[in-house]
Amino acid sequence: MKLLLINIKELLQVRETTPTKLYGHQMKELPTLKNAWVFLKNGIIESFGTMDNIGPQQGFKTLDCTGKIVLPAWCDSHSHLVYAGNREQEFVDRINGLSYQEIAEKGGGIVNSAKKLQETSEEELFKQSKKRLKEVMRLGTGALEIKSGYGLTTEAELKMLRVAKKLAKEFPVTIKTTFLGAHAVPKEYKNNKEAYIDLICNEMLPNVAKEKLAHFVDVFCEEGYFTVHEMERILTEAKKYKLVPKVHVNQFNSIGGVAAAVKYKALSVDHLEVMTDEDLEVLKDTETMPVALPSCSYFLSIPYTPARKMIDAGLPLAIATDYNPGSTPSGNMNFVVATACIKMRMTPEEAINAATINGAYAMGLSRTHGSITKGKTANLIITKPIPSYGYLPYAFGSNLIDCVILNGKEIK
Ligand SMILES: N=CN[C@@H](CCC(=O)O)C(=O)O
Ligand SMILES: [Zn+2]
Repeated sequence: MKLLLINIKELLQVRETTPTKLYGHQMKELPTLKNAWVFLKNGIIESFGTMDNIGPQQGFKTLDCTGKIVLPAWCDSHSHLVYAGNREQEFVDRINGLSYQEIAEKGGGIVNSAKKLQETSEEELFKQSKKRLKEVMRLGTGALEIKSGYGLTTEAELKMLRVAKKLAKEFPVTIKTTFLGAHAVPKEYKNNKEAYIDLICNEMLPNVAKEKLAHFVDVFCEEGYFTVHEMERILTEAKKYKLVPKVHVNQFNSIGGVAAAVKYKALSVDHLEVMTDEDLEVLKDTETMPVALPSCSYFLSIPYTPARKMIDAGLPLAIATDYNPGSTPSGNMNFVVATACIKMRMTPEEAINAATINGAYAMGLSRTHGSITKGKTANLIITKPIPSYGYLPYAFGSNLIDCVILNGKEIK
């Protein structure tokens, strides 16, 4: 299968060799080629260049991209896309004055989603999740991380991860899975959290590993959820199964989770709406990618991750959706990029780097995704005719995508 895109107004994120991650001032640079072509073969980026040095164009399908911009498909490194039902009632409760934490204390929140998921068959869960996946593919997502964490029983956690694995098999999106048994304490264990952590360590983790259902392990390290000490216990146990940490920290409070995650060589620390100077400092010169989730801040009206301060301090940053029924019922990476620019004062170059190369890093996909580089997976977004790439975050409410190519094929 061969496909040639010609007359591309501007080809973004063109890298001869690909950096694994971009940090600090490097994030300001977005290399591009104007009036370009790119040739895709067997699902891989075969070659690219400018129209003044294009070779023979016969024998394969050609797409004319006059006026259009082409960029790597989005790399969404944090999602909870597999879930059952919705929580629109809690959304209304928040409008009427309850906080996210108050709703959780009243038995809503994550445990509410867990109840729905436990009552939903694997088949039905797959059906609901598939619909969301198709939507985000059409919105330009080419690589996606999916977490468990709405099961909270061994059976239901495994069910979620099996659904995510099935999605990976049946769709051309690259999917990485994360075991998040420590997302909340189930009602039955309210007065015996340790017993739930025992269940995670002694039953859930061995079964997840046995069925090879996850690449990563996650813990919601937050007041009212799991302490730093509890997170450390789970990460220590997960290490035995070679599960790399990617953790929820500093959403509402800074309780030392960032330093602990760095100590455990986490691939990413996600949320970071509340960051102390010490949290920022401890991330410097490490292999841990900070990940901001701007649509979560938008939806919950909580602070945005201090991206400007972090990038100016020389840190890398990725941005992701956090697609889930409670804090972010949206998997739209275009909105994430726009919100990063509008609310977090990231430049379009920084936001695009954060949603491609750095997003790929936060999923362990640097070698295959996130840039226009020979030999990488042919996952591309072709925009509608637009004046410049800055127009993408600027016209934040418009769908500016004309076509999405995944594994070298146009998706419908
Ligand atoms: N904060 C923890 N977990 C999810 C939300 C969970 C929910 O409210 O259902 C998040 O990343 O925002
Ligand atoms: Zn999350």
